[in-house]
Amino acid sequence: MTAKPRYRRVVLKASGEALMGEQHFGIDVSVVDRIASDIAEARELGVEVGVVIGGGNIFRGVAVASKGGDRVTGDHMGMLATVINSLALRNSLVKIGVDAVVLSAIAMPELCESFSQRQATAYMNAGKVVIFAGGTGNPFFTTDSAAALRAAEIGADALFKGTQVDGVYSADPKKDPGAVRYEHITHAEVIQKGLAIMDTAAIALARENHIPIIVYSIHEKGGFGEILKGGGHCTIVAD
Ligand SMILES: Nc1ncnc2c1ncn2[C@@H]1O[C@H](COP(=O)(O)OP(=O)(O)OP(=O)(O)O)[C@@H](O)[C@H]1O
Ligand SMILES: O=c1ccn([C@@H]2O[C@H](COP(=O)(O)O)[C@@H](O)[C@H]2O)c(=O)[nH]1
Repeated sequence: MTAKPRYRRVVLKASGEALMGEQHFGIDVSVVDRIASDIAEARELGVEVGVVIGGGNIFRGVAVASKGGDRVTGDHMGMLATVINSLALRNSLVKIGVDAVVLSAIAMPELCESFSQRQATAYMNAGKVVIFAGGTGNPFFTTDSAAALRAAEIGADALFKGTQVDGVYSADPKKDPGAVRYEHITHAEVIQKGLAIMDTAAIALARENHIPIIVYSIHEKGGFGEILKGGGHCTIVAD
């Protein structure tokens, strides 16, 4: 018999950058397929899953702003990038028989439905994987904030951040080889210590809504399921 999963309903924030695989830009379908298989495993455990995907493999608004362009236009481009990634994930999920729907914060009815809290909750109750595209729909935010916002809106028990590293460290482990990984840390400590694993707005929103954040490596096949089963390799951010 399979053990009861640790959480009933979660939001997974999947790294956009990870979707590039070995490429320098864009989408490696084999990576998206692998992430889809991890989500399928979570569904088999009975966990309701919402997903937010970043857009860093395609575009970030700051790239425009850093060259003197209009930040808001850049952010619009970044949000569109998240829609492309969301459609790719839906495709990979449907291919393996997982019922999935994309709800976008920016209306584009020819491509997908628009987000509403009520519709998202109804789909999740019905067992569909709901992919939240278009970030928050507002410039000057990130998909981390979108993930924390959607987690609060749909009453998620936890926010999973599947990223390029396997947890929260005392400093960026890609820059500081001496950085030490935390097993547990509070939301307040992450903010106070200025640990840049997620943007502060996202951590603060999760904290206010008592949502734990689980940071793990999206590259670890089966890692999502292992954590849901009560094991796995991650940092738990909780008060
Ligand atoms: N204290 C820290 N602990 C862990 N990682 C950190 C820390 N500070 C900075 N980082 C860096 O933050 C990165 C995650 O940032 P970010 O959310 O921008 O990436 P991502 O998950 O790939 O998202 P995106 O969807 O935007 O591509 C990690 O890959 C890591 O290098
Ligand atoms: O609510 C949001 C979410 C995202 N953006 C823009 O999209 C890109 C890609 O998202 P990442 O979180 O960086 O992966 C982001 O850089 C912003 O430009 C946004 O404007 N609003």
